[in-house]
Amino acid sequence: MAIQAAPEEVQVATKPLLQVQGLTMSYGVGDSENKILNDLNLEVDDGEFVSIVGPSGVGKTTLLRCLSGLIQPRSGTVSVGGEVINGPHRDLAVVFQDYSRSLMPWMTTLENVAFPLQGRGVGKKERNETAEKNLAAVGLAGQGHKYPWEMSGGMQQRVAIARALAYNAKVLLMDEPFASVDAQTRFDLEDLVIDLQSTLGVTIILVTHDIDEALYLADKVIVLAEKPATVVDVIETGFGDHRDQVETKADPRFVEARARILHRLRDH
Ligand SMILES: Nc1ncnc2c1ncn2[C@@H]1O[C@H](COP(=O)(O)OP(=O)(O)OP(=O)(O)O)[C@@H](O)[C@H]1O
Repeated sequence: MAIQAAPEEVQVATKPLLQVQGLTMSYGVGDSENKILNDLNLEVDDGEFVSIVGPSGVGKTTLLRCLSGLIQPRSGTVSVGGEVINGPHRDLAVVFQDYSRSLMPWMTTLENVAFPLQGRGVGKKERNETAEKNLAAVGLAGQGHKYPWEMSGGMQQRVAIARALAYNAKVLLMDEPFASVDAQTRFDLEDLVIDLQSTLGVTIILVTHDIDEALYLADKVIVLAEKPATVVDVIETGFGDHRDQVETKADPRFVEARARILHRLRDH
């Protein structure tokens, strides 16, 4: 009897969802040119959580602004789903650090979350339903009638996250989103974002100067250093889906990765 050979496994290469190629960015021109980012190359897969860390002033926010299409790089490209972006894009939503300036105080929470959908031509009933659903997803079910100034800082940042989610973007870009809240609220918001990412499968890129936060949240940590900034290390965390504020941070892999990042930053 002839023995049949097992069919060879076919490896299908999947393309990254977000790709940065040769990105260079400066502020100013001529003699006053200040080069911030130098020839950055990054890849982020669909559903991945990527943290970007680096010292203050290295250019983290500048990079995130380039990724969101809010500013144009001097050279290089950012593409999402293979499409090169040259301005704000429907697949990219941003959550900023300063929730008090990003929410509109004269609108209720529900109106704040629903508002951006108006620009997409979504009808009022669907806008409100989407806003309710996303407020519930961030633990604010039934709170839509409140104004932002009636809520705590942590609750306002949840509203800002709900608004970004309501956009139904593929990639959530977060710039130091938890830097303005107290330590316990920060942990709660970190765990909320982990839950959202695993339930909704959204891809997240988070900028932070907090190394523990970067490691705790991410599948991959990108370390920026030098002037102009370049990628000096990329660390795959390998912690899996389950994270715990105490256990994960005591995991030897966490401790080792933290030391590695600190060394990288000290050596540059
Ligand atoms: N609009 C701008 N015009 C000119 N220079 C700018 C502008 N925005 C930022 N810079 C400069 O670019 C450099 C990088 O700033 P950026 O905010 O990107 O760094 P960062 O790593 O996010 O810093 P931090 O961690 O302190 O928020 C800084 O020297 C800053 O002064």
